[in-house]
Amino acid sequence: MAVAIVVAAGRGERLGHDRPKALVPLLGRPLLAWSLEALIGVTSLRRIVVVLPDGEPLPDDPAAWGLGPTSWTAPDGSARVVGVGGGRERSHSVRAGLAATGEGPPDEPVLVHDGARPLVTAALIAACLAGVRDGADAAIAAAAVTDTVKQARPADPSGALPRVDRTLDRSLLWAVQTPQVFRRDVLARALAEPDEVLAAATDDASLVEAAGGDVRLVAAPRSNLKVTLPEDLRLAELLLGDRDRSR
Ligand SMILES: Nc1ccn([C@@H]2O[C@H](COP(=O)(O)OP(=O)(O)OP(=O)(O)O)[C@@H](O)[C@H]2O)c(=O)n1
Ligand SMILES: C[C@](O)(CO)[C@H](O)COP(=O)(O)O
Repeated sequence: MAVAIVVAAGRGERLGHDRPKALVPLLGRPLLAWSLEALIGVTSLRRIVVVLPDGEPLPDDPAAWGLGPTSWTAPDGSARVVGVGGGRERSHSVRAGLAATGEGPPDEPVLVHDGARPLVTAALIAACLAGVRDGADAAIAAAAVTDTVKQARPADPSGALPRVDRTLDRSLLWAVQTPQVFRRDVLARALAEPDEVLAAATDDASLVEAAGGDVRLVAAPRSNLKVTLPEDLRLAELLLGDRDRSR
């Protein structure tokens, strides 16, 4: 068995909507509901913690988010999906989510997913869960880079265009996504770092890498995009629409 943490407590400033990003409508239900539905369908996830903006509770009725009536409940009638308030930065929200998963064995897989990634599939979730094996401390979704990537000098305060320093070897580069799955003891140790260390981490795997952890990459499609900017919301609508039409 395993547990999942869906981080959805961000403000969504780059999206610029009138409400927290997780609750922005996408094809008739909150953005968050799409990935939450995919996770709920993975029966090996015994508990799913949804990390929400303060003051945004998990609705009593899943139908409020366009989800089935038993979505919050385990087969034995216990609460399987629970809500918790987030923190100042993403990693702080992950820490709050981990605390809300309760106790578990040190080698229990803990899956962390961005609620801002609505196109995650059951297959990718399963592949990331399966990736924490053979001594790996973590397994994270990532897409091969298809553009040429260059490293530039810091932007010049004069407003001059940034100057290229070097072209990076694209064959060694990956665009990292979520899910990111960790051994429970490894993630707990990583999240025990000081607040400012967590605040500087843009993903959880980087905290594990900094501690010398063995982090493996799971090939993921570019369609597992993160809704960050307004055009990403339109892309997600188109991709979800295509997926529904192909079923
Ligand atoms: N304090 C935070 C910040 C982010 N997140 C979550 O982490 C994921 C990735 O973060 P991002 O896309 O940056 O979301 P926001 O922080 O909301 O976006 P912005 O930076 O544009 O405000 C999102 O699902 C977001 O809700 C979170 O749970 N708690
Ligand atoms: C965790 C993540 O989605 C991996 O690509 C990404 O780092 C989140 O970045 P954000 O700025 O918090 O959206």
